[in-house]
Formats: sequence, structure tokens, C-alpha cells
Amino acid sequence: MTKQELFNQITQKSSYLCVGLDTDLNRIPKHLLKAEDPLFEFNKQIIDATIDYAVAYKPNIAFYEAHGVKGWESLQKTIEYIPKEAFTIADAKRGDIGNTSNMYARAFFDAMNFDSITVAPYMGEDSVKPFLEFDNKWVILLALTSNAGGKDFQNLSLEKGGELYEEVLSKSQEWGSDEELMYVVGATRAEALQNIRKIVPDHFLLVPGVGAQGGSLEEVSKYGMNKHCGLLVNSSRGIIYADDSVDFAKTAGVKAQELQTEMEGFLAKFL
Ligand SMILES: O=c1ccn([C@@H]2O[C@H](COP(=O)(O)O)[C@@H](O)[C@H]2O)c(=O)[nH]1
Repeated sequence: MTKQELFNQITQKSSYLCVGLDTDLNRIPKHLLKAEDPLFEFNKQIIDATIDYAVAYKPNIAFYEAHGVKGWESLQKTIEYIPKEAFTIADAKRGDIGNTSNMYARAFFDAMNFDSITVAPYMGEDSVKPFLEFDNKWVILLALTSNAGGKDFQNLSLEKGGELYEEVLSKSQEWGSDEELMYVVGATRAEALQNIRKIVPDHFLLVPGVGAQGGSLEEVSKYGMNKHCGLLVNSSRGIIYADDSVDFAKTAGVKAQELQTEMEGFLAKFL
């Protein structure tokens, strides 16, 4: 999906919501455990209930690979089920020496046909570039993550000035353009967004941390939005586990719609 196509989706749905598919057998409604493929059955119903309000879906790969072959099958079925209009994110946080990164990229872009993958920048240019060699695919580089421990390294001051996450943002722009590179910035780090927008004014940001982690959608939208919206705001648990009854999908739809309605307001105010 191109940047323009993503922006078109955002405009059409008045939404920059990404629904996180962190599907956990211990948390899904009990009646689904009888299904042949409970992970897929849950995802299918969540997708059907939220597709009118969401522009992206982000399966977190850990929740699938934890089940071995069966989990990978559920993931494959899920990615095939997501309507083509939606942007898909493999939240896999990969990155290794070049030839290994190339295999990761082939797994998620060729074999599974995801639009994008999250990548850790820690191993540098030759670990990230293999992911950028695929047409019409996106790399989403971890910049300033939502967890408390993100500060351990990402906020370290560099001798030449600035902090490590700022160097990730500026250096990586030598590797790819804003048509193929996005950044992860946690909603819990919204105070940094004004500064981040000075370094990456045109890039899309994937923003997890709204909902269960307590990030503010309003602050993220106010300080993070650019002329192409430039935001995909993820909520996983806050949507998919809002209700563990047989009505779980309906409730997920309501939660997604609530966020979409707020986003519609912010698009009118800040875009
Ligand atoms: O900095 C980061 C990077 C990734 N994540 C992932 O996003 C979702 C958040 O889930 P919630 O239930 O909405 O909190 C999850 O898959 C994380 O692994 C993140 O939270 N922060």
C-alpha cells in the first residue's frame, strides 16, 4: 500500500485506528475454545466488527508463534481474511545480519503478504536495509517505545548531542524515504512528539499505548499529526478484550467506534 492509498483510507473512514490482534487463548471468550481454530475464529469476528472503524490491523507475532505450527496457520488465515483495504502490520520486531534480515523480510512480505513489519534498529543499516528492498512494503522502525524500560537506551545522551532515539530517526532517513519507512513512538511518550515531528515531519508514526497502557489519544493527535495525518494509533487489549462474553465482537466494535469518533474530531481539528 502506498502512502497516498493509506491517507485515502484514513480520509474515507475518518479514522487512523489500528486494531491490535494480540490474541491470547487465556483471554478469549471460553465458548470459542471449542472452535477448530480458536485464534482465527476470534480474529475473524473482531475484524468483521471493527473493519468500518479501523484502517489497520496489527497482529503481534508473539501471540501466534507461541503456539508453533498451529499459531502460524492461524496467523496466515488471519492475514488472508483482513480486507485488502486495510493496512497490515506484522509486529515482529525483527532485525539481524543482512542475509538473515532478508529471510525475515521474505517470511513476512512474500510468504505472508503483510504490508509492513516492525524492525529493531539496534543492529544498524545493514540489518534494516534488506527489509527496504521490497516494493510497496514498509519498515516500521522502533524509535521511542511505550514501555518504561525504553528509557534505558533510547533516551541515552550521545556525545555528539541529542539522544539515541533522535539518532535513530535522523540516521535512518539516509536508508529509506517516508514512502517506505515509519517509526514506532509510544503514546506514553507523547511529550516527545513535538520534537519528533521536527526530525521526521512527513513520516507516518505507529503509536501503540493508547487504552491499556494509558496513553492519551488527544495528546498524540495534537502533537503528532501532520498534513497526511501521519498517525496509526494502535489499541489491542482495550478493544479486543473489552468483553469476554458471547457479545465480545459487538463490544469490540463499540470500542473501536468510540475511538474512531474521537479521531474524526481530531482530524477535523488538527489536520
Ligand atoms: O513501543 C511499543 C511497541 C509495540 N507495542 C505493542 O503494541 C501493542 C499494544 O497493546 P495494548 O494492549 O494496546 O497495550 C502490543 O502488541 C505491544 O507488544 C507496544 O505496546 N509498545
